[in-house]
Amino acid sequence: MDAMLKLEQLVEQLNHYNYHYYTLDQPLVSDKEYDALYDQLTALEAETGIVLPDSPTGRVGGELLKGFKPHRHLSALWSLDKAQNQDQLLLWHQRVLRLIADYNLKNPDTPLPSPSYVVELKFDGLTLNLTYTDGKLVQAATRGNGVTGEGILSQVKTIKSVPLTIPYKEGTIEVQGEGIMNLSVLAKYNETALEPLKNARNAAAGALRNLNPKTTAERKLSAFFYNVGYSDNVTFATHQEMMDFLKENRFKVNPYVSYYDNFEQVAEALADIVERRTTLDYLIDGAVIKITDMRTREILGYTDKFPRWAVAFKFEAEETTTILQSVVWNVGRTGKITPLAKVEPVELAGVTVQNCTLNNVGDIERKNLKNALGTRVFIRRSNDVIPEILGKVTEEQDGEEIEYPTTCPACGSALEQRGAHLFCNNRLNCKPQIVARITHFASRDAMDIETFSEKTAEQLYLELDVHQPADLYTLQFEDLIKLERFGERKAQNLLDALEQSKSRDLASFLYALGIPNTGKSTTKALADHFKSLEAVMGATVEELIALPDIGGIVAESIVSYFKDPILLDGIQRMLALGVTPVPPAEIAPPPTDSYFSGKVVVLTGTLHQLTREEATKRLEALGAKVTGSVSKKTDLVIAGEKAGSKLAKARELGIEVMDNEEEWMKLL
Ligand SMILES: NC(=O)c1ccc[n+]([C@@H]2O[C@H](COP(=O)([O-])OP(=O)(O)OC[C@H]3O[C@@H](n4cnc5c(N)ncnc54)[C@H](O)[C@@H]3O)[C@@H](O)[C@H]2O)c1
Ligand SMILES: [Zn+2]
Repeated sequence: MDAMLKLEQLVEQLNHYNYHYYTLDQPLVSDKEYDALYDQLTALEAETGIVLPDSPTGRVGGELLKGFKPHRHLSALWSLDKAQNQDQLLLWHQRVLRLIADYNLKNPDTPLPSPSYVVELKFDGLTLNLTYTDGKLVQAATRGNGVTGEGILSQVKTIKSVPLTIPYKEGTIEVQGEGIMNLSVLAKYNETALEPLKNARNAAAGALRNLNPKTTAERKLSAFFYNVGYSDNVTFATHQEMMDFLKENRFKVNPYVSYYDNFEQVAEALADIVERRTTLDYLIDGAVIKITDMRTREILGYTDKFPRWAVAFKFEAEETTTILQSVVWNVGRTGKITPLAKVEPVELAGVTVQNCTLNNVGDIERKNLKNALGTRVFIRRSNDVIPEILGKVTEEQDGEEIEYPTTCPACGSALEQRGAHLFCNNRLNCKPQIVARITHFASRDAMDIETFSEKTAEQLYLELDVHQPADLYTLQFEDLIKLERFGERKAQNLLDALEQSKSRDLASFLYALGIPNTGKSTTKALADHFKSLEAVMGATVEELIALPDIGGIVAESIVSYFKDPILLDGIQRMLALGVTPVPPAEIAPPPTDSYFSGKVVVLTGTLHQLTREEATKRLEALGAKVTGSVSKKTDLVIAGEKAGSKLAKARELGIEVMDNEEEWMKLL
């Protein structure tokens, strides 16, 4: 295509996206898709040497919204130069070193120090610029187009951590930070919201740019501050001094700010942040690396868009858009019917996504997805679970309707809607339910019946009428050997494993029952507190909610589970067949003769023979305490491949390090 035409198209499209993102806080595409187009435009501009007058590459931010009083920033607010990978980061660094070298050559009497770096998180929210005069908060503004922003003082005042007065009273200063919505706050808000918010960034930005400060207040926003952009009277020699000033003046600063003299360490710090990203209660889309020395900053200066002394290292996107193609309904082990969305395959964080969760019918309604088949939706990956659909890209656009089933897709029984969920109540004859229930019963953390698989459960259900876990304990050798792929050996092994499982500990037995809303930690708490199956079965809702970590829903689930005649009958039969869950006190304490017993251990880097979770489990079984961060209390750091700052810290503190996987595995 004609390059000029392509340039015009890209500029028009990006400006359209910018308007929706910055001005309306309703993005039409994910950042990932936006960034890809933006990169195309920058490349084409470099190739042709043409930059159209309205190109977004030459400007910061977006149009101001009418209704807010404009605020002219005392010094401009900038965008950030970006690096998408280590190579681009190195290019940035080389440029910095070259600029410093050039300066030092011309000014041999006043050379710049060799650079040191600060690494901060790049919060994904709305830029805030606060103006304080003589210690009083007099204005708060958005970044706007960098020169002028929108005055949002009343909105910002609803953020409880923003100080209304500060000890520093010498004239005017402007302090910059990011207004954010914590992810836990967003989740809580969405639990009851009529219109759930799709994303914490837009939720924060939309709330701060809402003309009604009451709406802002309802969103319970927070903020982190990271810069003094302007001051009449105070100057800083380094970033550290500036951060101290912010802290002394009671601004909320993020605990993760780290300083390095050497650029290799920066790369390690970045790896560490990537690892930590999913544990944070707020969105970050990268990290920011800045030169700490203020005089160097001044001399390196700015392009028309960003400072030369800082760069944003962008992480892999966790959000993108795709087309919702169809919905299939699966039956789970409690009879719950869950919708699974099939989407047009799309790359997200290095994997091809084809399936997304939709949770339940209530969720489909609340996210306004009932008429979304065939339309474009936002999807988000969190941790390692399958991605979630957040909502339609444009609410106006309707597609085909998602039809809810009225009968069970597996057994044809009529479904019952309880709350937001659909259930199949055919507990004794609905195959996927039974297979899943029995597989769960036999699984490792439950009754731990060796060699048992989903396939076994299916075979036993179809051919030997195993409809409930209790039926497992009536199996006979003669019946088992008739099954396909079951020799004498396998049949005997299964019977032996079943026999052994009869004396599993109480917590595992309770977990094996698969009580709805009740996971491993809850069943352990139940076993520890009540100490016998009879006591757990007789517990009342009041007694249950008195335990820490057990809420109303969980308590109700437990009580109604033990009231269900079918399930109760199953338990009684198991007991009659010799199953005797062992109370916690009778179980031996972890061994104390292992190398790891009693030690505080940190795992870092990539392990090869075990996942980190497995390694943690094994270490804990040997009496070690596994923690997440290295401190003076740490006894031992086990480092896998590409271990980063934790390893560095361990070495610095002189903590024992084991980095040979073969060797420490022998001690497990
Ligand atoms: N989806 C869309 O339609 C769409 C449209 C426009 C822009 N965008 C996204 O926005 C990005 C462009 O962003 P931009 O120019 O607004 O911001 P930027 O990525 O250039 O970053 C600058 C901003 O980072 C923030 N920040 C957070 N933590 C910081 C820290 N520790 N130090 C300094 N600054 C910090 C500040 O608010 C600052 O204004 C694009 O890469 C794209 O992902 C998306
Ligand atoms: Zn069914």
